[in-house]
Amino acid sequence: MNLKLENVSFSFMQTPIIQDISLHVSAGQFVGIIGPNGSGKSTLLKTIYRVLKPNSGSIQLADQDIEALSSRYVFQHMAIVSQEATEAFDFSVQEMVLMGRTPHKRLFESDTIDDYVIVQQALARVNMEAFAKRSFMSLSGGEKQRVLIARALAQQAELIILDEPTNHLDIRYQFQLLNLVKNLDVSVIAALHDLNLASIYTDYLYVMQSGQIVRSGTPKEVLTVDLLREVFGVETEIVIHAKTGKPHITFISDQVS
Ligand SMILES: Nc1ncnc2c1ncn2[C@@H]1O[C@H](COP(=O)(O)OP(=O)(O)OP(=O)(O)O)[C@@H](O)[C@H]1O
Repeated sequence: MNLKLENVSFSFMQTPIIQDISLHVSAGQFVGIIGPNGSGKSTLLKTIYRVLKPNSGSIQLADQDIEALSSRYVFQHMAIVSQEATEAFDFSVQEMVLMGRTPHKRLFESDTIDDYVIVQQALARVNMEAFAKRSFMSLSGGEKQRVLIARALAQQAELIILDEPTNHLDIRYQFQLLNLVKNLDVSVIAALHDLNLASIYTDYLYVMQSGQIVRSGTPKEVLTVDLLREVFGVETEIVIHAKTGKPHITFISDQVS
């Protein structure tokens, strides 16, 4: 499912937070958003999943203006994985994942056996089956993140929005999660902090700085020593990895002698 943003800007109390953002995610593509803290990545994603309304510009989902679409339609097609968006009420893990089925149901329609099977399969794919009856609030950060992925899987959406999805995950689950999402053959837009993971998993990258997109391209085109110095203020050595064929970044700390 394709997603297209044209000249999207959002300001908070006259202060521009993101400005003139244009980007495109085509069907099946994994697009990454990278940039320093506070550069506007989450704000950009929130305009896409309609928590924030842009002041100007347009957002199209499957070639239709997203503002004109019903929430039900949007969430049948778009799933969000963001720890910020977790509910304030305490639900069981199973209930959290069942929420992924809501956009596919009519008002007051009860859960079917099929829904429970889909939920169980989604929990199994993130190794969280044994936690089905546990309270979501009692889980560790990484376990919560995996449940949120299971919810997105149960939603069976064609576009998945990931806001720092590997936050809280140990290295094994970082790879597991990104492999899982990559192999779903859906469109993905993800804000990522780990630049080596972004390099391995994304097809295309947008780099944000101070609320604007300052560079875009394939990981090979974007992840250069000069760009990482300019945007992140870090020194690096970058080689094309023999096995992955992708840029591999080594960070050089000037604090280490
Ligand atoms: N409601 C708000 N009121 C005021 N400023 C805000 C608000 N929401 C976001 N901002 C500011 O907008 C800027 C962009 O924030 P955002 O969370 O989008 O950045 P980010 O790139 O996702 O950062 P991080 O990598 O730290 O998660 C920040 O300077 C933030 O303080």
